[in-house]
Amino acid sequence: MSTSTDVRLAVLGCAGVGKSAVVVRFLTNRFIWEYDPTLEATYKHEVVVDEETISLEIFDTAGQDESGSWTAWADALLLVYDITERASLTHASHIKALAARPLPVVLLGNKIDLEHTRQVSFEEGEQAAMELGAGFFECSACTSEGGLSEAFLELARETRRIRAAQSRPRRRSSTTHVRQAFSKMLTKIGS
Ligand SMILES: Nc1nc2c(ncn2[C@@H]2O[C@H](COP(=O)(O)OP(=O)(O)OP(=O)(O)O)[C@@H](O)[C@H]2O)c(=O)[nH]1
Repeated sequence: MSTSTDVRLAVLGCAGVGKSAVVVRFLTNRFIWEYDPTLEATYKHEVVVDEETISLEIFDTAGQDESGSWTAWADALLLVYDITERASLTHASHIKALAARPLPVVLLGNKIDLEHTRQVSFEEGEQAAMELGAGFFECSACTSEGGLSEAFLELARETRRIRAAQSRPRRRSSTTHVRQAFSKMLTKIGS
């Protein structure tokens, strides 16, 4: 198993969509019906992705952060909306626009246990994610159905992939090779 990587993950979305519930379910596999309206909180958690240990730092935001201040901190964004509140999907898309630089993003539709009051279909969520260039999952923090953990793991995996691509040495262009071959030839002729 290779060395650990740190990934900072910000969990965003409007108030009441279940950000804290999603984070707590991921960290402890539990669901608690009532949380204090979130004061911002940060958690650490280790996961193993493709045989590499990744140390996640998870920032559960207060749901009112319109400033985009988390962009300087975060490596990846988990945008949560509530499938029973159409406006929360619009809000999630709006948050993405606040990011000052490109970051891996996953859109997560929560509360699928409330199917009878669903306002946003799976297909609409998927379409919104495509427009955002984001991964997409639905879940219930309450019943643990759906791709809750996968959403976190996908962000860890994608961040690791981007880092690996950035640290890979760039290949020299073929023009550089040709130029070097010519200059070698000229040096030989000249000597
Ligand atoms: N039925 C159902 N209720 C949920 C689910 N997830 C969260 N809730 C409820 O939704 C409410 C809001 O959940 P929170 O986790 O506090 O939401 P939040 O997005 O962190 O809210 P803020 O802290 O105000 O930003 C609570 O009453 C939760 O019990 C879910 O998957 N299903």
